[in-house]
Amino acid sequence: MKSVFTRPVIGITGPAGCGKSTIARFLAERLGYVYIDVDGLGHEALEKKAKDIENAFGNGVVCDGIVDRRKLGKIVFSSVHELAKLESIVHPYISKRAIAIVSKNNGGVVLDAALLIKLGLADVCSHLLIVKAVVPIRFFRLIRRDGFSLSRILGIFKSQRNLYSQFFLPDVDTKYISNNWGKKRLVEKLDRVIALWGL
Ligand SMILES: CC(C)(COP(=O)(O)OP(=O)(O)OC[C@H]1O[C@@H](n2cnc3c(N)ncnc32)[C@H](O)[C@@H]1O)[C@@H](O)C(=O)NCCC(=O)NCCS
Ligand SMILES: Nc1ncnc2c1ncn2[C@@H]1O[C@H](COP(=O)(O)OP(=O)(O)OP(=O)(O)O)[C@@H](O)[C@H]1O
Repeated sequence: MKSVFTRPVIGITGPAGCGKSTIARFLAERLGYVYIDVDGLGHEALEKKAKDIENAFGNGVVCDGIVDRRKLGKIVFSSVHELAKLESIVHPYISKRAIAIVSKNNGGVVLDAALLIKLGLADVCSHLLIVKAVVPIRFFRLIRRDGFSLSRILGIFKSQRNLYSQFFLPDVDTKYISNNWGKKRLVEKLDRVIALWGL
């Protein structure tokens, strides 16, 4: 589907720790676009759907109406079945909210989402940047950023194994970028992508 918005909608996707948020924030600032943190919309969904989550996962993960993300993460990142259960509760909310923000701005946005394709958000993009970085680098970035345990990180990596299976969108101007080096080199690459896109 061709993007229906007047201004560009840039999607940034890739696995955990590859640098999506760093890249999406940079592009939004460089281009004067609105940055949309889809993980953040997921956290918002947990607040809105706390009751459904308590019903589905028991009251051990919800305290005073607040979902304990660490506890819930421990459950869902070690079981595909539990993750699918959580996604069926929160994904409709996340997709709807993201599309509402894109529509309100009539494009001119950068969507930052590991699950961009699974959430159906690639369909509203005019431009897509798929970010890659090797596993050890992603691993150390996540330890440094979040202090996650080894098993938590491996669980997240496992949950993201099929992020782009059978993915092809002919109307979306798609580019790939590897982010294995420092930030200076990253910025040079991103400026080249902006020029290639003509933005
Ligand atoms: C499991 C939850 C509670 C863990 O919260 P927590 O704050 O500890 O982690 P955070 O949200 O920062 O995510 C950690 C990493 O896991 C990735 N991740 C989050 N959800 C998923 C998922 N469903 N599948 C694969 N990876 C995921 C994130 O992109 C990030 O790299 C939370 O991630 C969640 O509610 N996920 C389901 C909603 C979702 O699919 N969000 C992703 C939108 S792109
Ligand atoms: N080129 C780079 N050089 C050095 N550090 C980097 C580089 N790119 C990203 N980082 C750092 O790595 C960490 C992870 O980056 P970022 O949060 O952008 O990844 P992400 O793909 O959005 O991760 P997640 O999906 O888990 O949210 C951050 O602390 C960020 O500052």
